[in-house]
Amino acid sequence: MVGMGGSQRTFSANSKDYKLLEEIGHGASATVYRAIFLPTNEVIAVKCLDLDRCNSNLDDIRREAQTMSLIDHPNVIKAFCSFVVDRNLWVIMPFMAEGSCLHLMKIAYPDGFEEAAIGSILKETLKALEYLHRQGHIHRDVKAGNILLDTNGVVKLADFGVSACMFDTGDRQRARNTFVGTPCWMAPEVLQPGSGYNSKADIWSFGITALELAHGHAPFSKYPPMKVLLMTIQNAPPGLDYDRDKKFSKSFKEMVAMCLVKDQTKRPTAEKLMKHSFFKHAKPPELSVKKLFADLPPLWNRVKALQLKDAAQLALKRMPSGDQEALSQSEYQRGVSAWHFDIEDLKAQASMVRDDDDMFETKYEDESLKSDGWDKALANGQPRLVKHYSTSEISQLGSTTEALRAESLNQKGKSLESDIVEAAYQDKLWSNRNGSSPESKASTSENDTAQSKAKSIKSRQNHSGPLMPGNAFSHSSERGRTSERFESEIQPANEKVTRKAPSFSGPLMLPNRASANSLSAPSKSSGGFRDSLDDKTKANLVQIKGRFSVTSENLDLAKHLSCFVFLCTNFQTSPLRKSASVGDWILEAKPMVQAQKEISGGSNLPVPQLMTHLQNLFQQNSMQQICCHPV
Ligand SMILES: Nc1ncnc2c1ncn2[C@@H]1O[C@H](COP(=O)(O)OP(=O)(O)OP(=O)(O)O)[C@@H](O)[C@H]1O
Repeated sequence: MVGMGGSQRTFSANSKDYKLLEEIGHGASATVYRAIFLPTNEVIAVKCLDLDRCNSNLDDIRREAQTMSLIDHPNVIKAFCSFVVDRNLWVIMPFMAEGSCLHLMKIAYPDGFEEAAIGSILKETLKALEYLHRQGHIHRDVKAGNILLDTNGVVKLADFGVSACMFDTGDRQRARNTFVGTPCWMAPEVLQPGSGYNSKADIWSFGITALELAHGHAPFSKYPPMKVLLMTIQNAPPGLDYDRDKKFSKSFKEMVAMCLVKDQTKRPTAEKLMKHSFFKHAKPPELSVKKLFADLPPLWNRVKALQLKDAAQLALKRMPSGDQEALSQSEYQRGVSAWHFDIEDLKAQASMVRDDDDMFETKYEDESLKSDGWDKALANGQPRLVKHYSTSEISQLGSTTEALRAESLNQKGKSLESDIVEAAYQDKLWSNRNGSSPESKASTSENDTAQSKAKSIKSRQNHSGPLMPGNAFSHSSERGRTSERFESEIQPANEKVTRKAPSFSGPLMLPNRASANSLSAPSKSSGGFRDSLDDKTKANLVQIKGRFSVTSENLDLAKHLSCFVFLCTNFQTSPLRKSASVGDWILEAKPMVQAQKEISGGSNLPVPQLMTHLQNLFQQNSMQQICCHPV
């Protein structure tokens, strides 16, 4: 038996001592189980990280385990111990019975929590950050999915240490030139080559998390990762809107605005932020957080319900086209009104422009079917980002953009271009919709993609042992059984269960030395995304990481980036008239020099450098395809 980090509890590093029960979570490279530590009958959580899909070697992991052992704070999840079981790292940690805030929102609060609960959750999270920063650590992945809750309302920040070590070299200094994170939550400076970042990057992510808790999703979460990166660099920082977010206090809005300042030097430290009035008035979590899950079924049943819901949605996407057509008609109306289109205006425009339905597969999809569009592209063996639009939407854009987009869509393997053109295309659509911003529309999205069942863990164990200071790798045993998984009757999900906007919240690795290796890693499933890949795409599949995948067809695409980033930016910055055709776009397109200046937007980075960096980013990570949101 071994303990860790001064904990009173002791746990063994022998997998035979653990009985894995239900799956309670699924991340980019890990599956988390509720489990029992058999010698004491204690319920714990076991995070099983797939080492084949991580970039660190065992030395790095061991070093990181050492760091983790020194962490001791009531608001930071601590690993009791960790050890290798075959090609998996098992991390033994406390079971947080209510799961993550993300889970909770997905199952019962799709539009976010009320302010009192948010205040408590954020305050506890900020305590964790204050502690970590004081210790010289940067968390680097602050988000609702990493804020865990237990039945008493206790809030803990998870994923420190293990995730960091798994995705970088374990060397903190070097790690500062790399970043693991999730696009929507990543600070602008993290995306800038050579600018360096520090703990203030966590403060930005903290601000994004505040918005996530307030709305049920992070800003920009409906967009593909590449677009999120560009938006983070170019756009004004997101925030709570004084009109749309009337229900929230001025103090909350101010606090968020303080975090989401692009200039990292102007962001407060965690310590300073804690003094903000918003946190002074925050209620104890046992009062405001505990009641959030009062009427909900047990965590594992919620997870199962979400998985079933996602599977059902996947089945819906595969229904006969006639049925889909009928559905589309009604959803069309819904989608349009939800997005505040002027439908008559669009129809009028559509009637004046050649209908290119065939060319563009312009079947309208509502929010819930958009993911179908993405999947369909993959199912056709075309690993790229594709979305279908209504006839009106297509027509509205005019022939030149259509041609550009069509070329992009029809050139097999040109996924990067498709992404960028798609980004530009979406921007154009957004811009044409009553002038409202993409971000404000993001909140109307209700989309969910399929969630896969947990992948099984290999039972072969030829390389196992504890990863703790002073412990030798010695244990080799069969993995705990999962016989009790899903045994319990699945209770109907809470009535409030609704679909939620997709969140492209998989980790994104910016250049690090190991990421190139990951391209040759064996293909692994980590989400329902794989279900939507046909054989052809699977054959090209190099790697799936969370919601992102890499296929061999993507690998030589970065060279095309510059011109499409230019196009994208040019589209984004071109003035639009309400009924603009693409002819207008072209006429109004800005000269390249001007557009290039604009490309760097809020960033002070010279355009060529930004281009190069983004190219590197894509070369390192290859194309990141949209996949499923983890349950
Ligand atoms: N100790 C725990 N107790 C209860 N649930 C947990 C625990 N640890 C993780 N989970 C659940 O499992 C999910 C996945 O955990 P993991 O740490 O791999 O996720 P993640 O950080 O979202 O993944 P990634 O950032 O790699 O996509 C969490 O979002 C949470 O819902």
